[in-house]
Amino acid sequence: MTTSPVPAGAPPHHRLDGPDGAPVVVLGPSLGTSMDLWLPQLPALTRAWRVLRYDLPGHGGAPPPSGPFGVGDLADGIVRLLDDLGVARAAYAGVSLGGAVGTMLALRAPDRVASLVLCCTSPRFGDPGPWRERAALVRREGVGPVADGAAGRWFTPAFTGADPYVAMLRATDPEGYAACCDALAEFDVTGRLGEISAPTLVIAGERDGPTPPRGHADRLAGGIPGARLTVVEDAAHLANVERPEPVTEAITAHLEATWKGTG
Ligand SMILES: O=C(O)CC1=CCC(=O)O1
Repeated sequence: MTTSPVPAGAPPHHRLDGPDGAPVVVLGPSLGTSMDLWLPQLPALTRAWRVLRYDLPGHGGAPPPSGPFGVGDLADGIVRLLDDLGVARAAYAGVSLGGAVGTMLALRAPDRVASLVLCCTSPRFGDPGPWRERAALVRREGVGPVADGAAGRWFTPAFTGADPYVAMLRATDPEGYAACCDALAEFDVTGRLGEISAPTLVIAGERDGPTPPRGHADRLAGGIPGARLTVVEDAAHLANVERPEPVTEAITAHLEATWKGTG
C-alpha cells in the first residue's frame, strides 16, 4: 500500500471479499471509522455478493489526503475504483458520511448505481459552523477530544461494545478526520434528491443524535423518488453495529429485491 498523501478524487484504499463474479456491493464507512465498521454485515453479505469496502482518507489503512476535498471528490474516487476493477454497475450502502458519498455517487454517476442503501445519514449534516469548529479543534489538538465523546454520539447508553469503534477513531489521522469534517460542512444535496433514480432504502436509528430520523432520514426518504424508510428501534448513529440483525436483514432484503447483477 502507498503511504503518500492521496489527491482528491483518487480511488480509495479498499478491500474485496466474497465470491468472484458475484454482483458487487460497495460499503462506505462513517467519519472516524474504518471499513471494519461493516464487519457485522460481512458474513451475510458475502454469501451472495462481492463486497467492496473502502476507507476514507486518513482513516483505517488509507493514507492522509494531500489537500482539501468534497463529498463529490469521494464519489468520483468510487467511480475510478469501479473503473479500475472493471465493475460496470454496483449496489452501494453507506453509513453517515459513507451514505453521503453514496447519495452523491447516485447523482453524479446514476448508470453505475444499481441499488442504494442510506444508513443513518442526511442530505445535509446541519450548519457548517460546528463542522468547521470540529475540524479546527482536531487540527489543533488531535482526535483525542472528539474520540472522548464518540461513544455518546454513536451508541445508546445501554450499548457495551463501543470500544473497538472508538479505537478506530483514535487511530485516525487528524488531517484526514478534519478534512472529512470540512467536506461534511459543505455537503448539501437537499434540493437534488428528486434526481436520484436508484432504488433506495433509507435506514435510521430511532435514537440517532447526529442524524435523527426526523429532519434527516425522513428528508431523504421523502425526497428520493420511491425510497422506503426503515427506523431501527433501540439504536443510535451506528445502527448497523448496535442492532446488526435488523439492519443486515433490511439491507439483504433490499439488495435481493433490487440487485442480482443484471443490467
Ligand atoms: O459526529 C459523529 O461522529 C457522527 C457523524 C456525523 C457524520 C458522520 O459520518 O459521523
